[in-house]
Amino acid sequence: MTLQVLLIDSYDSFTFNLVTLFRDLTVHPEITVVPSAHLTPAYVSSHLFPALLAKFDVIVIGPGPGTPLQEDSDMGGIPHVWRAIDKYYAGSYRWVPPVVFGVCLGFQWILLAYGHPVVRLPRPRHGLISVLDVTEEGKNDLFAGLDGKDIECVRYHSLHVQYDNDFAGNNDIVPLAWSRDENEEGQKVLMAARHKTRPYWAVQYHPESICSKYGAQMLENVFRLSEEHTRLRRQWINKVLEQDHLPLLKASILERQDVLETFLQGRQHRCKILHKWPHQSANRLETRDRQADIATTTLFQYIVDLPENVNISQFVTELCEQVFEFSGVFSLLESAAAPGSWSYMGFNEAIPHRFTYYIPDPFLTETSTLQPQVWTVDSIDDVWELLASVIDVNISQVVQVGCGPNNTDTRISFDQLKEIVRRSRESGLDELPSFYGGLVGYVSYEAGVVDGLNVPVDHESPAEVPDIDMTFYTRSIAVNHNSRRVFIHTFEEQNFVAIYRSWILRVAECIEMLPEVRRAKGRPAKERVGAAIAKFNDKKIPGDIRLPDKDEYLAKIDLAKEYLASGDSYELCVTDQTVVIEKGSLHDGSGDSNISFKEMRSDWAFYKQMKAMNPAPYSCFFRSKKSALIGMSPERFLRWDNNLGECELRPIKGTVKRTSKTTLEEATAKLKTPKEQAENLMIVDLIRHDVAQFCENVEVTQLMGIETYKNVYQLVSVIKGTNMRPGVTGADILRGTLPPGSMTGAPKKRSVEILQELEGHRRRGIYSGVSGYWDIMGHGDWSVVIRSAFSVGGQGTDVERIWKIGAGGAITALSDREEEWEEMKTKLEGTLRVFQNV
Ligand SMILES: C=C(O[C@@H]1C=C(C(=O)O)C=C[C@H]1O)C(=O)O
Ligand SMILES: NC(=O)CC[C@H](N)C(=O)O
Repeated sequence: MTLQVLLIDSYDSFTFNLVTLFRDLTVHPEITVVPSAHLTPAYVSSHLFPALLAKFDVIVIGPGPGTPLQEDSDMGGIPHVWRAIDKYYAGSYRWVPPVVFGVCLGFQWILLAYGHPVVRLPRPRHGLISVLDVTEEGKNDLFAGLDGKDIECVRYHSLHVQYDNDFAGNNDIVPLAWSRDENEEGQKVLMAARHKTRPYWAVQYHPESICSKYGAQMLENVFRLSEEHTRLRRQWINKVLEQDHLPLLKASILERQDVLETFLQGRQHRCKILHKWPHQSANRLETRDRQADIATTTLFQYIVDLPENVNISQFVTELCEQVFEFSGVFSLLESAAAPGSWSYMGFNEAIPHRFTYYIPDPFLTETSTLQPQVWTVDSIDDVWELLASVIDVNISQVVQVGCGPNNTDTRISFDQLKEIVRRSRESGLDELPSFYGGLVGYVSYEAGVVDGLNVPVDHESPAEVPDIDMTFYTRSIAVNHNSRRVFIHTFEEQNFVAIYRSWILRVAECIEMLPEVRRAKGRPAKERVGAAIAKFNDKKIPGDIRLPDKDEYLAKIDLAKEYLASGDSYELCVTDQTVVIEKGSLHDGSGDSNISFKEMRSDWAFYKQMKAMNPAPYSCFFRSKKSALIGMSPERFLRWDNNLGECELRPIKGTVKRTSKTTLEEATAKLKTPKEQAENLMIVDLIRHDVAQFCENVEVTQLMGIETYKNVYQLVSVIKGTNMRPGVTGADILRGTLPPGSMTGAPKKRSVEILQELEGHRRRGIYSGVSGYWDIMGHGDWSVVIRSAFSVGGQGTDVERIWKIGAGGAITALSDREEEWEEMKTKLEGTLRVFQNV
């Protein structure tokens, strides 16, 4: 019979790594995760509880923020469960309770329960590695078979158990391992222990961390050592069920089994615990009726090969400017630096088809005509459902323009194209686009806080920009920087085929005319085209800059450190925002509700300057009537491919300023320090946990690689999720993993709550959110909105337009306040310089 494990989750950001570690053991247990708050006293004292204890062979008390000394606020239902289990040992009948295994907070809880004091470490150890000194008892117990090995373990704790061998009480605890290195007070710290007679084990470190060694072997030992106990226990339960000598207990095990199932419903799968996902919305939204255009939609594709020596960056710029002339406002997602290799542009005719949503409004606005359409939504679930229905375009055929003999068109089905793309990507080739049209936009930080984490936002001021803002593009251009191949796409109803076909041919013609293409082909530029492009070389108007207040920032760091010392957080990404007030008339007087040429041009000039000064792989340019986002992010948040069932995340943590004097060796030396590595490791473990909720397999394909950008060196890790669970899509992963862990710290939920307090309950808005695309073929790619400026307002004439530039950095126990201030300024400067250099 499969072994059953119940993992009590204290809202840690590493829980699902622990689940994966258990899942992959040779015993292959079935794991159920229950948030600690669900185990209420009423539940534990009910008849249901014996059924729970009968069902599970092992109870894992997981890690988490806070302290076991604050039972009420930090331990949820753990104390009630613990006492109920313990009661059976003291009881008159011989109940055989489950095995208990504690991790970190769980370890501290168990040892505290036996009278060992839990106190603060002189200095917290977060994301730091220690080698274990295994005791003689430990060698035959939890660490059997590991003798002579360096058992490296990752630690995430601020508190520790002050174990005293000469403990005055009745010492039932046997130390199994200590940290080999001593803490600042010259003590070794207790890292693993067991109960003298009962099947209770616990570890202070995190065996599930990517940098911990032999975690699986240690857990195999737990199952091996408790095998006999579990056998007897099961025998005993069967006896209770067969005979009638404990009628009450028998009744509660049997009769309450159904109630237990209801209680656990949705949380117990074979290692597929989606306790927050997928969201089941009871009141489904009236489905957005796209049937009209579904049956008759054609996707056109046209391919242009650029000459060898074309400068792609210049090409992308000129192409945007030229196509804007006849296609209007566009969005651009550009790979302006390595490792990015694609740029995507989305175009629409005069009126963009745009979806905007403000939390917690009961409606979503769709602007596709001058008269906006308003959709009623019960919750944010409905917003995502609606967006998914927009993306679900049923394309009847794909026309590859001019791809046949003598430039004739060829036709394939959409499924055929999808299969070609899938195969190409499966074989690791990056030759075909990932964006064929679809939604492009952003999701704010607060949307992630409310939706992904279920933490309410309590800001006093209303949102300045929508929390979700996405435009649906039916016309797009994809540029492959490596092969210099350009893919032009458009899809629309059959009725308009002639128009749309002509759009792609017009773009193709326009490409041939671009000065950069003509230069690369050794031909002189066309004067008319050059003049049109010159119009864009507008200079920015200088603005008033209001930098964050240094003392305030330092005070935030100090307070953050206090939360790190108390065990409430392991890492906190503290941020602030710089405000730039841009003066001057932006409106060209055309008076309509669309974005004027002048507004567009002004911000585009700004984008170009920013790209020249600080090019980044995930650059973006979005302009809507009310807001603009101009970003130079080096950080991919999430890329997905539904057809392959895969996703990839590239969190960055660890920053070193780059000047003309710094060498890569110097930067590497700084980034290889325990401080920077710990920062990155914590986020890698957090992201692994996030992804493990949606994908069967999670792999770290790059651990702390160093990447060089114009102004900074960064420590970057890559986490890949494969085998998305049945029913999961990339958009589900996006929703479920926001806000980006690199912008919160760990554990995410508690850290976000702390950050709200530290940052004065001010909104981060688009900053710390994500921007990117969600395409019609099942791909998506989103970057973290950092090193970016976003504007709010901007309507009317002679207005003051406000730009906001967020910047911050991860604070850990090892952070130095002055250095952190400098790091924040370094990140800010790359973006701010554009406003200063005008
Ligand atoms: C907070 C920012 O950046 C984040 C913090 C980093 C760090 O602490 O090293 C690195 C990349 C980002 O995840 C920012 O750029 O504003
Ligand atoms: N990772 C954990 O479970 C941490 C436990 C506790 N909050 C501490 O900091 O010591």
